[in-house]
Amino acid sequence: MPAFARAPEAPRHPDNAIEIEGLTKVYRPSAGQGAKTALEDVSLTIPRGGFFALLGPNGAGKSTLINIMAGLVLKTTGTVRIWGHDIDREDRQARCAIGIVPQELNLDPFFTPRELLEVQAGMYGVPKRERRTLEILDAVGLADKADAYARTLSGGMRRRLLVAKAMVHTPPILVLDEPTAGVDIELRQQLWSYVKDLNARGTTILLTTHYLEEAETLCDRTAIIHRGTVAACDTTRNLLGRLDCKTLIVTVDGGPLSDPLPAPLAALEAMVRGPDQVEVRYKPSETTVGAVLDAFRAADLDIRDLVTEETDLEDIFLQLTRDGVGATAAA
Ligand SMILES: Nc1ncnc2c1ncn2[C@@H]1O[C@H](COP(=O)(O)OP(=O)(O)OP(=O)(O)O)[C@@H](O)[C@H]1O
Repeated sequence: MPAFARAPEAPRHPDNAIEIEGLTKVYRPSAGQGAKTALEDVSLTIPRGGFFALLGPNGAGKSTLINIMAGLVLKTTGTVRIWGHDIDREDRQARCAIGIVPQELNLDPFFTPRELLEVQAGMYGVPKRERRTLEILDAVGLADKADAYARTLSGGMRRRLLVAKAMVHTPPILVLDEPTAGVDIELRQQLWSYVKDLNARGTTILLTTHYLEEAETLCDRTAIIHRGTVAACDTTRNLLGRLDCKTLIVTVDGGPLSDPLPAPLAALEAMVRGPDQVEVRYKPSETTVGAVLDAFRAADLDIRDLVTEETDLEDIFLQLTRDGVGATAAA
């Protein structure tokens, strides 16, 4: 098994991989711009071994949060503990516990993947005999490119090289900041299979992505950041269950349907969707599917087919990040 896919050897096993309490970041005024509050009283807990999604519209504060964890941006107030290490008091240990795959493909074009990983391992003080450069490159499918200049690698290869670089010191936490932006579907799936494998072997994953589907299928917990605050933080399943709205598309026999619809359906605010199709939106907290179907019977309509449209993370995201909504944190 390659070192890359091995469960990380952490000195301790805290319950939570990351603990953030009351984190605020105010950027100082500069170049005619006033002070900017990028994060305001953010509290988040990321359990050890989890696969955690951090979602938010552009400018929500995700990069600021990640850069504070990486030691690249200084926080204004609050505490951040990474693998139990406070970033103020144990910054070296905190930094060693985390590997960050940045958004930008910022690789030195004149280095080869082998050289890049060796330099990175040196920076983290990994002794030469403990380095597993080729094993890691193999795990990300780049062993045959070990000695090619980084500038000759495709975008997807560079992205995988960044993942490899973040893993040279075998951190127990891997943070991926928009890792699949601009990566084609095949490589994206390849990347996810590595990352899922890492997670299955114990690495905690924190992912920011614009692809809500990725968060929905990969992540067990999701936090939504909006204007520097936590708008929601819950298991992805609970978040999906939170939107109190379901849609039924019902096809009936013997159309075309009358418009307006018969009274029992009009009472449900059902809408005609086609010559023989009706759409009914209802709140599961107030109405049951049975009551909806009863309305069709009461209207003397025979149901031929019935489809439910499920709520997805995008619906939740849009609801929480719409202006004026979402400030009610459930973190
Ligand atoms: N160095 C800086 N100086 C001043 N303001 C900044 C600085 N960096 C970020 N900001 C501001 O802080 C806010 C949060 O930015 P941040 O980059 O953290 O958001 P983001 O959620 O990562 O967005 P994106 O998805 O576009 O990367 C934005 O309003 C941004 O303009």
